[in-house]
Amino acid sequence: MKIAILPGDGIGPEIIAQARRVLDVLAADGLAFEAEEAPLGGAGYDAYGHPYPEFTQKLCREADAVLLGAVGGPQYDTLDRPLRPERGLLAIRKDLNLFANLRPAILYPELANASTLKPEVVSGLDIMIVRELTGDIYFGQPRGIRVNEAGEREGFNTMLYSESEIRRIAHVAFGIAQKRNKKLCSVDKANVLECTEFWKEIFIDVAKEYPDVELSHMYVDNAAMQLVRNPKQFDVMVTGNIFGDILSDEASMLTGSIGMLPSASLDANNKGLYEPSHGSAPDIAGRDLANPLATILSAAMMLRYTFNREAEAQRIENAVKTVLQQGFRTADIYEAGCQKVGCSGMGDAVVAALKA
Ligand SMILES: NC(=O)c1ccc[n+]([C@@H]2O[C@H](COP(=O)([O-])OP(=O)(O)OC[C@H]3O[C@@H](n4cnc5c(N)ncnc54)[C@H](O)[C@@H]3O)[C@@H](O)[C@H]2O)c1
Ligand SMILES: CC(C)[C@H](C(=O)O)[C@@H](O)C(=O)O
Ligand SMILES: [Mg+2]
Repeated sequence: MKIAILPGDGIGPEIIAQARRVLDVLAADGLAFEAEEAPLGGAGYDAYGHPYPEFTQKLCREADAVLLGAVGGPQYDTLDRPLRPERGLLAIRKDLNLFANLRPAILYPELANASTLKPEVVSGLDIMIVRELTGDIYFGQPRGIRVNEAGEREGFNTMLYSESEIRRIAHVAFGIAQKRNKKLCSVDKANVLECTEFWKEIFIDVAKEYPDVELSHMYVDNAAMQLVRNPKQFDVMVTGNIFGDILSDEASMLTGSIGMLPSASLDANNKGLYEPSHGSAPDIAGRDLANPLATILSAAMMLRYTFNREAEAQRIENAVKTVLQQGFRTADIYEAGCQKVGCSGMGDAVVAALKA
């Protein structure tokens, strides 16, 4: 098992350090893996002048899985667009063909009060958001900022999905729904955008191969509303790149904090990049405040999806459950009566729970 570890920027190195400690405990108990670090994003720009340096690219292409912290920071926001950290992240997703992004929004019962929604609305929540990750308006050409015929500047992007791109993410989503409660909701804006009208058409066609899965369709504006009105109506949601970006951040608050939401980005052979769904949180970076659980849970997803190590994945997830039961909370999920810990303190607690 070869793992490329990309700490990235902001809180990235802090949260990755805790995930590494967790993997080290498993290694001491016999899990054999090789891990090597490389810079991505702003760290890549600082070290090699590029957000996805060749060194990093080579390491990640050779690895079976990639564990990533987060990228980005205000100091990089004025760089030329191709040199910005976010471009490094998009580049690695495209380079490794990681088209299927799984973002599970699960509420741990202990965090029912950490959510800004009423406990009865979110208790028992378990949604899988499947986000297409290498197409859509994120990658469609043409794109840019230009001067139009009237001499005015304008910005433009292209929302685009090919049939094969839609079919392959549809098969992933139906496959996941089959293993869960067999309910798949495809989110689109087919009432306005041809691109997603086409998406819907292809989903209806692929559904014929999965007669046991109940496929429904919802417009994205309604889906955003339904996610806070009655999120438990959803089992698996599938959508394109941009809608999935937005809806998964929204769903993260159902789980108490964006610091709780892990993710897997998979290619067709289950090679994967695993990262928390949140960003580099520059506002709290370097202060031992970040919640490392989304990253630790991403490492669990890595063991499950790429390495087929279900037992070890569950061991990590159970350790996270234990520390929440024990009352350990980082600031983002803190409530009165609990024990406030920092990023490394949360790592200590998870390591202790793993060893117990
Ligand atoms: N996958 C990624 O690497 C990724 C994802 C999103 C944003 N970004 C980048 O991150 C930078 C900041 O973006 P943003 O502020 O919009 O989003 P963000 O997710 O970094 O932060 C949003 C808010 O959530 C908080 N937060 C995020 N993660 C947390 C954690 N683990 N524990 C506690 N609190 C946490 C932050 O402090 C902030 O208040 C930007 O440069 C953006 O492009 C990167
Ligand atoms: C940083 C950015 C490029 C990225 C995205 O939009 O995909 C992030 O928001 C995410 O959700 O992983
Ligand atoms: Mg996002």
